[in-house]
Amino acid sequence: MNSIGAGTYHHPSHMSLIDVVFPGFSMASASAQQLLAGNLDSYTRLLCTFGIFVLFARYAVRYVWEIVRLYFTSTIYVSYYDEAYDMLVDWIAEQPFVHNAHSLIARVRSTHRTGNLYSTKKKPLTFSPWDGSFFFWYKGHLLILHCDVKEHREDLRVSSIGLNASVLKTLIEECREKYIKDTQRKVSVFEHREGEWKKARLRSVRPISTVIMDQGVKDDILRDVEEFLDQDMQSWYAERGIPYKRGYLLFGPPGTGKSSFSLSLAGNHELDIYTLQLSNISDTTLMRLFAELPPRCIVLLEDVDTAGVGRRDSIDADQANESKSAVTLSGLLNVLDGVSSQEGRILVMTTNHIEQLDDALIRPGRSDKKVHFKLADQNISTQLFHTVFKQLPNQKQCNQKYNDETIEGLARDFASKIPEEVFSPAEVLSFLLERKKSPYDAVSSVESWVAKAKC
Ligand SMILES: Nc1ncnc2c1ncn2[C@@H]1O[C@H](COP(=O)(O)OP(=O)(O)OP(=O)(O)O)[C@@H](O)[C@H]1O
Repeated sequence: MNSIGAGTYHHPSHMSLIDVVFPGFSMASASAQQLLAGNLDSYTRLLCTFGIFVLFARYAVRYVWEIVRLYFTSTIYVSYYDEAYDMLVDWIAEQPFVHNAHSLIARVRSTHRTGNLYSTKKKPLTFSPWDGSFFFWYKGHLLILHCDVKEHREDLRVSSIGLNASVLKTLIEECREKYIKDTQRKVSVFEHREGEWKKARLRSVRPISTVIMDQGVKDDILRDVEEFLDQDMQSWYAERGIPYKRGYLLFGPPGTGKSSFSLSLAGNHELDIYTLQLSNISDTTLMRLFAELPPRCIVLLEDVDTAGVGRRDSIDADQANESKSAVTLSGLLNVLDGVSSQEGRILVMTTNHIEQLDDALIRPGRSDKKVHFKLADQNISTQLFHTVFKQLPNQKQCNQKYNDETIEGLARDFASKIPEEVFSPAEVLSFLLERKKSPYDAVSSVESWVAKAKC
Protein backbone atom coordinates (compact mmCIF):
# COMPACT_ATOMS: atom_id res chain seq x y z
CA MET A 1 0.00 0.00 0.00
CA ASN A 2 2.86 2.33 0.78
CA SER A 3 4.34 1.84 -2.60
CA ILE A 4 0.98 2.89 -4.16
CA GLY A 5 1.00 6.06 -2.10
CA ALA A 6 4.55 6.85 -3.11
CA GLY A 7 4.03 5.88 -6.70
CA THR A 8 0.91 7.99 -7.14
CA TYR A 9 2.19 11.10 -5.48
CA HIS A 10 2.54 14.12 -7.74
CA HIS A 11 3.75 17.50 -6.75
CA PRO A 12 0.57 19.61 -6.20
CA SER A 13 1.64 22.48 -8.48
CA HIS A 14 2.56 20.01 -11.23
CA MET A 15 -0.83 18.34 -10.92
CA SER A 16 -2.79 21.54 -11.08
CA LEU A 17 -0.86 22.71 -14.16
CA ILE A 18 -1.80 19.59 -16.12
CA ASP A 19 -5.34 19.80 -14.82
CA VAL A 20 -5.67 23.26 -16.30
CA VAL A 21 -5.14 21.80 -19.78
CA PHE A 22 -6.86 18.43 -19.22
CA PRO A 23 -9.32 18.72 -16.33
CA GLY A 24 -9.35 15.53 -14.27
CA PHE A 25 -6.09 14.26 -15.73
CA SER A 26 -4.25 13.77 -12.44
CA MET A 27 -7.17 11.87 -10.95
CA ALA A 28 -7.42 9.63 -14.00
CA SER A 29 -3.71 8.93 -14.10
CA ALA A 30 -3.64 8.10 -10.39
CA SER A 31 -6.50 5.64 -10.89
CA ALA A 32 -4.81 4.14 -13.93
CA GLN A 33 -1.60 3.59 -11.99
CA GLN A 34 -3.48 1.88 -9.23
CA LEU A 35 -5.21 -0.31 -11.74
CA LEU A 36 -1.99 -1.21 -13.50
CA ALA A 37 -0.31 -2.01 -10.20
CA GLY A 38 -3.09 -4.51 -9.80
CA ASN A 39 -3.22 -4.39 -6.02
CA LEU A 40 -6.78 -3.21 -5.55
CA ASP A 41 -9.75 -5.23 -4.58
CA SER A 42 -12.09 -6.06 -7.41
CA TYR A 43 -14.81 -3.60 -6.29
CA THR A 44 -12.41 -0.64 -6.31
CA ARG A 45 -10.99 -1.78 -9.65
CA LEU A 46 -14.44 -1.89 -11.19
CA LEU A 47 -15.17 1.58 -9.90
CA CYS A 48 -11.89 2.93 -11.23
CA THR A 49 -12.44 1.33 -14.63
CA PHE A 50 -15.90 2.84 -14.82
CA GLY A 51 -14.59 6.27 -13.79
CA ILE A 52 -11.84 6.20 -16.41
CA PHE A 53 -14.32 5.04 -19.03
CA VAL A 54 -16.73 7.88 -18.24
CA LEU A 55 -13.92 10.41 -18.31
CA PHE A 56 -12.57 9.30 -21.64
CA ALA A 57 -16.05 8.90 -23.09
CA ARG A 58 -16.69 12.51 -22.19
CA TYR A 59 -13.54 13.63 -23.93
CA ALA A 60 -14.25 11.39 -26.90
CA VAL A 61 -17.79 12.74 -27.35
CA ARG A 62 -16.57 16.32 -27.03
CA TYR A 63 -13.72 15.62 -29.44
CA VAL A 64 -15.97 13.94 -32.00
CA TRP A 65 -18.56 16.71 -31.69
CA GLU A 66 -15.87 19.32 -32.18
CA ILE A 67 -14.67 17.52 -35.34
CA VAL A 68 -18.27 17.25 -36.60
CA ARG A 69 -18.88 20.90 -35.80
CA LEU A 70 -15.73 22.06 -37.55
CA TYR A 71 -15.80 19.87 -40.61
CA PHE A 72 -19.38 18.66 -41.06
CA THR A 73 -21.69 21.51 -40.02
CA SER A 74 -22.31 25.08 -41.09
CA THR A 75 -23.11 27.82 -38.61
CA ILE A 76 -24.49 31.31 -38.73
CA TYR A 77 -23.63 33.55 -35.78
CA VAL A 78 -26.03 36.31 -34.77
CA SER A 79 -24.79 38.99 -32.41
CA TYR A 80 -27.08 40.38 -29.70
CA TYR A 81 -26.31 43.94 -30.83
CA ASP A 82 -27.26 43.33 -34.45
CA GLU A 83 -30.78 43.80 -35.75
CA ALA A 84 -30.54 40.26 -37.15
CA TYR A 85 -30.92 39.16 -33.51
CA ASP A 86 -34.35 40.83 -33.27
CA MET A 87 -35.34 39.24 -36.56
CA LEU A 88 -34.36 35.75 -35.44
CA VAL A 89 -35.87 36.08 -31.95
CA ASP A 90 -39.21 37.29 -33.36
CA TRP A 91 -39.30 34.34 -35.74
CA ILE A 92 -38.30 31.80 -33.07
CA ALA A 93 -41.03 33.01 -30.70
CA GLU A 94 -43.66 31.72 -33.15
CA GLN A 95 -42.11 28.30 -33.86
CA PRO A 96 -43.66 25.08 -32.47
CA PHE A 97 -40.32 23.75 -31.21
CA VAL A 98 -40.38 26.45 -28.53
CA HIS A 99 -43.06 24.44 -26.71
CA ASN A 100 -40.70 21.48 -26.28
CA ALA A 101 -37.59 23.46 -25.34
CA HIS A 102 -36.12 22.43 -21.98
CA SER A 103 -34.71 25.85 -21.10
CA LEU A 104 -36.82 28.93 -21.73
CA ILE A 105 -36.93 32.59 -20.92
CA ALA A 106 -40.31 34.17 -20.22
CA ARG A 107 -40.87 37.76 -21.25
CA VAL A 108 -43.90 39.98 -20.95
CA ARG A 109 -44.69 40.62 -24.59
CA SER A 110 -44.43 44.31 -25.14
CA THR A 111 -47.06 45.60 -27.50
CA HIS A 112 -44.43 47.27 -29.64
CA ARG A 113 -43.29 43.90 -30.98
CA THR A 114 -46.70 42.76 -32.11
CA GLY A 115 -48.23 46.15 -32.65
CA ASN A 116 -51.40 44.87 -31.02
CA LEU A 117 -52.34 47.59 -28.57
CA TYR A 118 -55.75 46.06 -27.95
CA SER A 119 -54.70 42.60 -26.84
CA THR A 120 -57.39 41.31 -24.54
CA LYS A 121 -54.85 39.67 -22.29
CA LYS A 122 -53.12 41.89 -19.79
CA LYS A 123 -49.34 41.59 -19.95
CA PRO A 124 -49.25 38.55 -22.24
CA LEU A 125 -46.17 36.34 -21.99
CA THR A 126 -43.90 34.98 -24.68
CA PHE A 127 -41.39 32.19 -24.25
CA SER A 128 -38.11 31.79 -26.10
CA PRO A 129 -35.39 29.15 -25.87
CA TRP A 130 -32.62 30.29 -23.54
CA ASP A 131 -29.15 29.14 -22.56
CA GLY A 132 -28.70 25.82 -24.34
CA SER A 133 -28.93 24.00 -27.66
CA PHE A 134 -32.25 23.21 -29.31
CA PHE A 135 -32.99 20.99 -32.30
CA PHE A 136 -35.70 21.85 -34.81
CA TRP A 137 -36.72 21.04 -38.38
CA TYR A 138 -36.73 23.70 -41.06
CA LYS A 139 -37.65 22.93 -44.68
CA GLY A 140 -36.68 19.27 -44.17
CA HIS A 141 -33.32 20.06 -42.52
CA LEU A 142 -32.41 19.38 -38.93
CA LEU A 143 -31.07 22.62 -37.46
CA ILE A 144 -29.63 23.41 -34.05
CA LEU A 145 -30.18 26.70 -32.28
CA HIS A 146 -27.50 27.53 -29.72
CA CYS A 147 -28.19 30.28 -27.19
CA ASP A 148 -24.97 31.45 -25.58
CA VAL A 149 -25.78 33.58 -22.58
CA LYS A 150 -23.10 36.07 -21.60
CA GLU A 151 -23.15 38.68 -18.88
CA HIS A 152 -25.63 41.19 -20.31
CA ARG A 153 -26.48 39.54 -23.56
CA GLU A 154 -27.33 36.41 -25.43
CA ASP A 155 -25.67 35.57 -28.73
CA LEU A 156 -27.34 33.10 -31.05
CA ARG A 157 -25.92 30.50 -33.44
CA VAL A 158 -27.85 28.34 -35.84
CA SER A 159 -26.13 25.25 -37.25
CA SER A 160 -27.04 22.76 -39.95
CA ILE A 161 -25.52 19.44 -40.90
CA GLY A 162 -23.34 19.71 -43.99
CA LEU A 163 -20.98 22.32 -45.30
CA ASN A 164 -23.55 24.21 -47.30
CA ALA A 165 -24.94 27.15 -45.36
CA SER A 166 -27.67 27.94 -47.87
CA VAL A 167 -30.53 26.62 -45.69
CA LEU A 168 -29.31 28.86 -42.87
CA LYS A 169 -29.23 31.88 -45.15
CA THR A 170 -32.75 31.01 -46.34
CA LEU A 171 -33.87 30.87 -42.72
CA ILE A 172 -32.36 34.26 -41.83
CA GLU A 173 -33.82 35.73 -45.03
CA GLU A 174 -37.27 34.44 -44.00
CA CYS A 175 -36.80 36.02 -40.55
CA ARG A 176 -35.84 39.30 -42.24
CA GLU A 177 -38.90 39.29 -44.50
CA LYS A 178 -41.23 38.57 -41.59
CA TYR A 179 -39.59 41.30 -39.52
CA ILE A 180 -39.87 43.87 -42.31
CA LYS A 181 -43.56 42.98 -42.72
CA ASP A 182 -44.22 43.22 -38.97
CA THR A 183 -42.45 46.55 -38.65
CA GLN A 184 -44.09 48.21 -41.63
CA ARG A 185 -45.47 51.65 -40.85
CA LYS A 186 -43.39 51.65 -37.67
CA VAL A 187 -40.25 53.49 -36.66
CA SER A 188 -37.51 51.53 -34.93
CA VAL A 189 -35.90 53.55 -32.17
CA PHE A 190 -32.34 52.53 -31.25
CA GLU A 191 -30.53 53.51 -28.08
CA HIS A 192 -27.01 52.87 -26.91
CA ARG A 193 -26.35 50.12 -24.41
CA GLU A 194 -22.91 49.14 -23.22
CA GLY A 195 -21.50 51.31 -26.00
CA GLU A 196 -23.45 49.52 -28.74
CA TRP A 197 -26.67 50.33 -30.58
CA LYS A 198 -29.65 48.25 -29.53
CA LYS A 199 -33.23 48.47 -30.73
CA ALA A 200 -35.28 49.77 -27.82
CA ARG A 201 -38.74 50.48 -29.19
CA LEU A 202 -40.97 50.24 -32.19
CA ARG A 203 -43.18 53.30 -32.57
CA SER A 204 -46.19 53.67 -34.83
CA VAL A 205 -45.70 56.22 -37.55
CA ARG A 206 -47.31 59.50 -36.66
CA PRO A 207 -48.63 61.23 -39.79
CA ILE A 208 -46.64 64.39 -40.32
CA SER A 209 -49.91 66.27 -40.86
CA THR A 210 -50.69 65.83 -37.16
CA VAL A 211 -47.66 67.88 -36.12
CA ILE A 212 -48.89 71.45 -36.19
CA MET A 213 -46.38 74.05 -37.26
CA ASP A 214 -45.86 76.64 -39.95
CA GLN A 215 -46.85 74.83 -43.14
CA GLY A 216 -44.20 76.58 -45.24
CA VAL A 217 -41.42 75.56 -42.84
CA LYS A 218 -42.74 72.01 -42.64
CA ASP A 219 -42.87 71.67 -46.44
CA ASP A 220 -39.38 73.11 -46.77
CA ILE A 221 -37.88 70.53 -44.37
CA LEU A 222 -39.79 67.66 -45.97
CA ARG A 223 -38.60 68.71 -49.42
CA ASP A 224 -35.03 69.09 -48.17
CA VAL A 225 -34.98 65.60 -46.64
CA GLU A 226 -36.56 64.06 -49.70
CA GLU A 227 -33.99 65.66 -51.96
CA PHE A 228 -31.16 64.57 -49.70
CA LEU A 229 -32.33 60.96 -49.70
CA ASP A 230 -32.74 60.85 -53.48
CA GLN A 231 -30.89 57.89 -55.03
CA ASP A 232 -28.53 60.01 -57.12
CA MET A 233 -27.67 62.41 -54.35
CA GLN A 234 -24.86 60.37 -52.80
CA SER A 235 -22.82 60.42 -56.00
CA TRP A 236 -23.70 64.09 -56.54
CA TYR A 237 -22.16 64.93 -53.15
CA ALA A 238 -19.19 62.59 -53.74
CA GLU A 239 -18.35 64.10 -57.14
CA ARG A 240 -18.17 67.53 -55.56
CA GLY A 241 -16.22 66.37 -52.52
CA ILE A 242 -18.97 67.46 -50.14
CA PRO A 243 -19.64 65.18 -47.13
CA TYR A 244 -22.96 63.44 -47.69
CA LYS A 245 -24.72 64.37 -44.48
CA ARG A 246 -27.39 66.81 -43.39
CA GLY A 247 -28.23 68.40 -40.06
CA TYR A 248 -31.26 70.14 -38.57
CA LEU A 249 -31.62 72.03 -35.33
CA LEU A 250 -35.09 72.14 -33.84
CA PHE A 251 -35.37 74.72 -31.10
CA GLY A 252 -38.12 76.16 -28.95
CA PRO A 253 -39.79 75.81 -25.56
CA PRO A 254 -40.73 72.41 -24.10
CA GLY A 255 -43.87 70.77 -25.47
CA THR A 256 -43.88 72.51 -28.84
CA GLY A 257 -43.52 69.40 -31.01
CA LYS A 258 -39.78 68.98 -31.62
CA SER A 259 -39.65 65.28 -30.71
CA SER A 260 -42.99 64.59 -32.40
CA PHE A 261 -41.71 66.16 -35.59
CA SER A 262 -38.47 64.13 -35.51
CA LEU A 263 -40.44 60.92 -35.14
CA SER A 264 -42.86 61.86 -37.91
CA LEU A 265 -39.99 62.81 -40.18
CA ALA A 266 -38.46 59.37 -39.67
CA GLY A 267 -41.79 57.62 -40.31
CA ASN A 268 -42.51 59.74 -43.34
CA HIS A 269 -39.23 58.68 -44.99
CA GLU A 270 -39.11 55.13 -43.60
CA LEU A 271 -35.97 55.81 -41.60
CA ASP A 272 -34.91 54.41 -38.24
CA ILE A 273 -34.02 56.73 -35.38
CA TYR A 274 -30.79 56.40 -33.39
CA THR A 275 -31.18 58.42 -30.25
CA LEU A 276 -28.35 59.50 -27.97
CA GLN A 277 -28.14 61.01 -24.51
CA LEU A 278 -24.83 62.85 -24.62
CA SER A 279 -24.63 63.28 -20.87
CA ASN A 280 -23.78 59.67 -20.13
CA ILE A 281 -21.28 58.71 -22.81
CA SER A 282 -17.65 59.57 -23.43
CA ASP A 283 -16.07 61.01 -26.59
CA THR A 284 -14.63 57.60 -27.47
CA THR A 285 -18.00 55.87 -27.16
CA LEU A 286 -19.65 58.63 -29.21
CA MET A 287 -17.10 58.13 -31.96
CA ARG A 288 -17.66 54.38 -31.99
CA LEU A 289 -21.44 54.74 -32.04
CA PHE A 290 -21.31 57.16 -34.96
CA ALA A 291 -19.00 54.81 -36.83
CA GLU A 292 -21.55 52.03 -36.43
CA LEU A 293 -24.55 53.95 -37.79
CA PRO A 294 -26.23 52.50 -40.85
CA PRO A 295 -26.10 54.58 -44.03
CA ARG A 296 -29.62 56.04 -44.08
CA CYS A 297 -30.97 56.96 -40.69
CA ILE A 298 -31.81 59.82 -38.37
CA VAL A 299 -29.51 60.46 -35.41
CA LEU A 300 -31.48 62.29 -32.75
CA LEU A 301 -29.57 64.28 -30.13
CA GLU A 302 -32.26 65.53 -27.77
CA ASP A 303 -31.74 68.53 -25.49
CA VAL A 304 -28.16 69.14 -26.64
CA ASP A 305 -27.91 72.14 -24.33
CA THR A 306 -28.29 69.96 -21.22
CA ALA A 307 -25.46 67.66 -22.25
CA GLY A 308 -22.78 70.12 -21.14
CA VAL A 309 -21.69 70.90 -24.69
CA GLY A 310 -22.69 74.55 -24.33
CA ARG A 311 -20.79 77.64 -25.42
CA ARG A 312 -17.02 77.61 -25.28
CA ASP A 313 -16.89 81.16 -23.93
CA SER A 314 -19.41 80.71 -21.08
CA ILE A 315 -17.59 77.95 -19.22
CA ASP A 316 -14.72 75.73 -19.96
CA ALA A 317 -17.19 73.02 -20.81
CA ASP A 318 -14.65 70.67 -22.29
CA GLN A 319 -12.52 70.61 -19.17
CA ALA A 320 -15.53 70.25 -16.92
CA ASN A 321 -16.86 67.37 -18.94
CA GLU A 322 -13.60 65.54 -19.31
CA SER A 323 -13.66 64.98 -15.58
CA LYS A 324 -17.20 63.55 -15.77
CA SER A 325 -16.27 61.44 -18.80
CA ALA A 326 -19.24 62.89 -20.69
CA VAL A 327 -19.06 64.12 -24.25
CA THR A 328 -17.08 67.31 -24.78
CA LEU A 329 -17.92 69.98 -27.34
CA SER A 330 -14.75 69.31 -29.29
CA GLY A 331 -15.48 65.58 -29.17
CA LEU A 332 -18.96 66.18 -30.57
CA LEU A 333 -17.73 68.53 -33.30
CA ASN A 334 -15.08 66.01 -34.31
CA VAL A 335 -17.65 63.27 -34.61
CA LEU A 336 -20.06 65.41 -36.62
CA ASP A 337 -17.31 66.31 -39.09
CA GLY A 338 -15.08 63.28 -38.80
CA VAL A 339 -14.48 60.51 -41.27
CA SER A 340 -15.89 57.95 -38.87
CA SER A 341 -19.30 59.58 -39.19
CA GLN A 342 -21.53 57.53 -41.47
CA GLU A 343 -22.38 58.99 -44.87
CA GLY A 344 -26.04 59.61 -45.55
CA ARG A 345 -27.03 60.22 -41.98
CA ILE A 346 -29.45 62.96 -40.98
CA LEU A 347 -28.64 64.63 -37.71
CA VAL A 348 -31.51 66.16 -35.74
CA MET A 349 -30.59 68.12 -32.64
CA THR A 350 -33.23 69.54 -30.35
CA THR A 351 -32.84 72.20 -27.70
CA ASN A 352 -34.94 74.46 -25.51
CA HIS A 353 -32.10 76.99 -25.33
CA ILE A 354 -30.48 77.74 -28.67
CA GLU A 355 -28.70 80.71 -27.10
CA GLN A 356 -26.72 78.34 -24.90
CA LEU A 357 -25.25 76.44 -27.83
CA ASP A 358 -21.85 77.19 -29.26
CA ASP A 359 -21.86 78.86 -32.68
CA ALA A 360 -19.61 76.08 -33.97
CA LEU A 361 -22.31 73.51 -33.28
CA ILE A 362 -25.09 75.37 -35.04
CA ARG A 363 -23.23 76.64 -38.07
CA PRO A 364 -24.33 75.41 -41.54
CA GLY A 365 -22.71 72.09 -42.31
CA ARG A 366 -23.53 70.85 -38.84
CA SER A 367 -27.00 72.41 -38.55
CA ASP A 368 -28.03 73.14 -42.13
CA LYS A 369 -31.50 74.33 -41.20
CA LYS A 370 -32.82 75.72 -37.95
CA VAL A 371 -36.49 75.37 -37.18
CA HIS A 372 -38.20 77.41 -34.50
CA PHE A 373 -41.02 75.59 -32.70
CA LYS A 374 -43.31 78.18 -31.17
CA LEU A 375 -45.79 78.33 -28.32
CA ALA A 376 -49.43 78.02 -29.38
CA ASP A 377 -50.75 80.92 -31.45
CA GLN A 378 -54.33 81.20 -32.76
CA ASN A 379 -53.58 79.01 -35.75
CA ILE A 380 -52.02 76.23 -33.64
CA SER A 381 -54.86 76.35 -31.08
CA THR A 382 -57.45 76.13 -33.87
CA GLN A 383 -55.74 73.17 -35.47
CA LEU A 384 -55.36 71.37 -32.16
CA PHE A 385 -59.11 71.80 -31.61
CA HIS A 386 -59.70 70.25 -35.04
CA THR A 387 -57.33 67.38 -34.23
CA VAL A 388 -59.37 66.46 -31.17
CA PHE A 389 -62.93 67.11 -32.34
CA LYS A 390 -63.09 66.87 -36.11
CA GLN A 391 -64.54 63.54 -37.09
CA LEU A 392 -62.48 61.32 -39.31
CA PRO A 393 -63.99 60.19 -42.65
CA ASN A 394 -64.57 56.61 -41.40
CA GLN A 395 -66.44 57.85 -38.31
CA LYS A 396 -68.71 60.22 -40.19
CA GLN A 397 -71.24 57.71 -41.49
CA CYS A 398 -71.80 55.91 -38.21
CA ASN A 399 -71.81 58.70 -35.70
CA GLN A 400 -71.92 62.26 -36.90
CA LYS A 401 -72.52 64.19 -33.71
CA TYR A 402 -71.10 67.51 -34.83
CA ASN A 403 -70.75 68.58 -38.43
CA ASP A 404 -67.57 70.20 -39.76
CA GLU A 405 -69.03 73.72 -39.82
CA THR A 406 -70.01 73.51 -36.16
CA ILE A 407 -66.52 72.32 -35.18
CA GLU A 408 -64.87 75.05 -37.25
CA GLY A 409 -66.97 77.73 -35.55
CA LEU A 410 -66.23 76.33 -32.10
CA ALA A 411 -62.51 76.06 -32.94
CA ARG A 412 -62.33 79.75 -33.87
CA ASP A 413 -64.18 80.65 -30.67
CA PHE A 414 -61.85 78.46 -28.60
CA ALA A 415 -58.64 79.84 -30.14
CA SER A 416 -59.74 83.45 -29.65
CA LYS A 417 -59.90 82.82 -25.88
CA ILE A 418 -56.35 81.53 -25.63
CA PRO A 419 -53.67 84.22 -25.33
CA GLU A 420 -51.07 84.19 -28.10
CA GLU A 421 -47.84 82.29 -27.44
CA VAL A 422 -48.34 81.75 -23.72
CA PHE A 423 -49.11 78.05 -23.61
CA SER A 424 -47.29 75.24 -25.34
CA PRO A 425 -49.23 73.08 -27.82
CA ALA A 426 -48.70 70.22 -25.35
CA GLU A 427 -50.57 72.17 -22.66
CA VAL A 428 -53.44 73.11 -24.98
CA LEU A 429 -53.70 69.54 -26.23
CA SER A 430 -53.76 68.19 -22.71
CA PHE A 431 -56.62 70.58 -21.82
CA LEU A 432 -58.59 69.50 -24.90
CA LEU A 433 -58.05 65.80 -24.26
CA GLU A 434 -59.62 66.13 -20.83
CA ARG A 435 -62.79 67.41 -22.54
CA LYS A 436 -62.65 65.30 -25.67
CA LYS A 437 -66.28 64.18 -25.29
CA SER A 438 -67.69 67.68 -25.65
CA PRO A 439 -66.35 70.54 -27.80
CA TYR A 440 -68.90 72.85 -26.14
CA ASP A 441 -67.47 72.03 -22.74
CA ALA A 442 -63.97 72.79 -24.04
CA VAL A 443 -65.06 76.23 -25.29
CA SER A 444 -67.05 77.12 -22.19
CA SER A 445 -64.31 76.15 -19.73
CA VAL A 446 -61.28 77.51 -21.58
CA GLU A 447 -61.36 81.00 -20.05
CA SER A 448 -61.32 79.77 -16.48
CA TRP A 449 -58.52 77.33 -17.39
CA VAL A 450 -56.45 80.17 -18.87
CA ALA A 451 -57.00 82.36 -15.82
CA LYS A 452 -56.05 79.52 -13.47
CA ALA A 453 -53.04 78.41 -15.51
CA LYS A 454 -51.63 81.93 -15.80
CA CYS A 455 -51.44 82.58 -12.07
N1 LIG B 1 -46.81 71.35 -32.67
C1 LIG B 1 -47.47 70.31 -32.20
N2 LIG B 1 -48.36 69.65 -32.96
C2 LIG B 1 -49.03 68.61 -32.49
N3 LIG B 1 -48.86 68.09 -31.26
C3 LIG B 1 -47.96 68.70 -30.46
C4 LIG B 1 -47.23 69.83 -30.89
N4 LIG B 1 -46.44 70.21 -29.89
C5 LIG B 1 -46.64 69.36 -28.90
N5 LIG B 1 -47.54 68.45 -29.22
C6 LIG B 1 -48.00 67.34 -28.37
O1 LIG B 1 -47.43 67.53 -27.09
C7 LIG B 1 -46.70 66.40 -26.65
C8 LIG B 1 -45.26 66.76 -26.37
O2 LIG B 1 -44.64 67.15 -27.57
P1 LIG B 1 -43.11 66.92 -27.91
O3 LIG B 1 -42.52 65.91 -26.98
O4 LIG B 1 -42.98 66.66 -29.34
O5 LIG B 1 -42.51 68.34 -27.55
P2 LIG B 1 -40.99 68.78 -27.48
O6 LIG B 1 -40.91 70.13 -28.08
O7 LIG B 1 -40.12 67.75 -28.04
O8 LIG B 1 -40.78 68.88 -25.91
P3 LIG B 1 -39.38 68.83 -25.10
O9 LIG B 1 -38.59 70.03 -25.51
O10 LIG B 1 -39.84 68.93 -23.67
O11 LIG B 1 -38.75 67.55 -25.44
C9 LIG B 1 -46.84 65.36 -27.72
O12 LIG B 1 -47.71 64.37 -27.25
C10 LIG B 1 -47.45 66.05 -28.90
O13 LIG B 1 -48.48 65.27 -29.42
